[in-house]
Amino acid sequence: MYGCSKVVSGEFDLPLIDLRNLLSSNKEDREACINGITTASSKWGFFGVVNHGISEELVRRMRKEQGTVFEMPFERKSNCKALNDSYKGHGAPNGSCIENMSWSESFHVPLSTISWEEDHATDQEFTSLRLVLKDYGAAMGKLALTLAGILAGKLGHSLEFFSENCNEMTSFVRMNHYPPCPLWPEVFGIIPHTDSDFLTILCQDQVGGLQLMKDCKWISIMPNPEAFIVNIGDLFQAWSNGVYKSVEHRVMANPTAERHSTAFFFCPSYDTPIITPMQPPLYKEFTFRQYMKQVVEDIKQTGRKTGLTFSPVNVTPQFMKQRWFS
Ligand SMILES: O=C(O)CCC(=O)C(=O)O
Ligand SMILES: [Fe+2]
Repeated sequence: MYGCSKVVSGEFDLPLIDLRNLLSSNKEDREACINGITTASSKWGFFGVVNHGISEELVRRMRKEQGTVFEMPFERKSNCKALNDSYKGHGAPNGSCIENMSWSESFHVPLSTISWEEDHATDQEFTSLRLVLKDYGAAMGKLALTLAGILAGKLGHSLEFFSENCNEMTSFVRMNHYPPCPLWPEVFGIIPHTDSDFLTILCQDQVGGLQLMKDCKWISIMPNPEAFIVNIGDLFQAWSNGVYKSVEHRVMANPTAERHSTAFFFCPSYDTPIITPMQPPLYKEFTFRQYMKQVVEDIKQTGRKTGLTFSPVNVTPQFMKQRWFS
């Protein structure tokens, strides 16, 4: 359908894009690849990529270091200065109810705050992890910029906004660990959410458990060892004026197997205004800082975020009626 092969995911096929086609000498192959990316981003908010240019060796190194850090005693990993105290333990952010609980632990690492120098001489234990995070962040940042440029290009815009405001230093790597869950099936590995960035590139292991919302149904994404999963985040939905969709997803817990995943969140610097170049704007203007502040407050108060706010000037009841019900 998208000039690409597919990955089978339950009853549905997640578009699988062969990025090698971007470099093809054949114009039709290049266009089919670009259309695959943009169509999947508006219809699914998700797609898989293969031949993405990130070496297996880098992925292996990242996995190994990630596995090692999660095996450390709680006291050690939860007070890790070398990773800027970015550890987040299991649980419910507002402790309110079991539906808001995620059976996972993670390091949500802002790449800007990780020192690459040897100034953490007392924390040698984390040196190899910091070094791989640096390489991984750089490689993922490059891939994310390519994808963002394609998505912007399809809307008639250059990649300038992204190259000026986003890079690996404004982005995050989230290392996720899902231990076997004795409370299965009552709790999630990660509760349903959308991502708060421009786009996410996810590398998952073989265990599975990731599900996304498609046509009001949850569908499973089967692990594919060669593919990364890319998904559109809230910021791209706002910037593209709703053309590309930030889709809800969740991770199911597993009663017996542990699981790891690594997510790269492509983000702008905090004071970047998120203003769509398209007219009329559907969403209220905001900076990334304001959005993140709102997300943190929402989660503290209700356990879930409210997400993007429609522009009250443009999104009148009449507009809604025309756009969604005509
Ligand atoms: O582990 C996964 O498959 C998804 C993780 C995720 O959605 C996230 O970290 O935002
Ligand atoms: Fe996510």
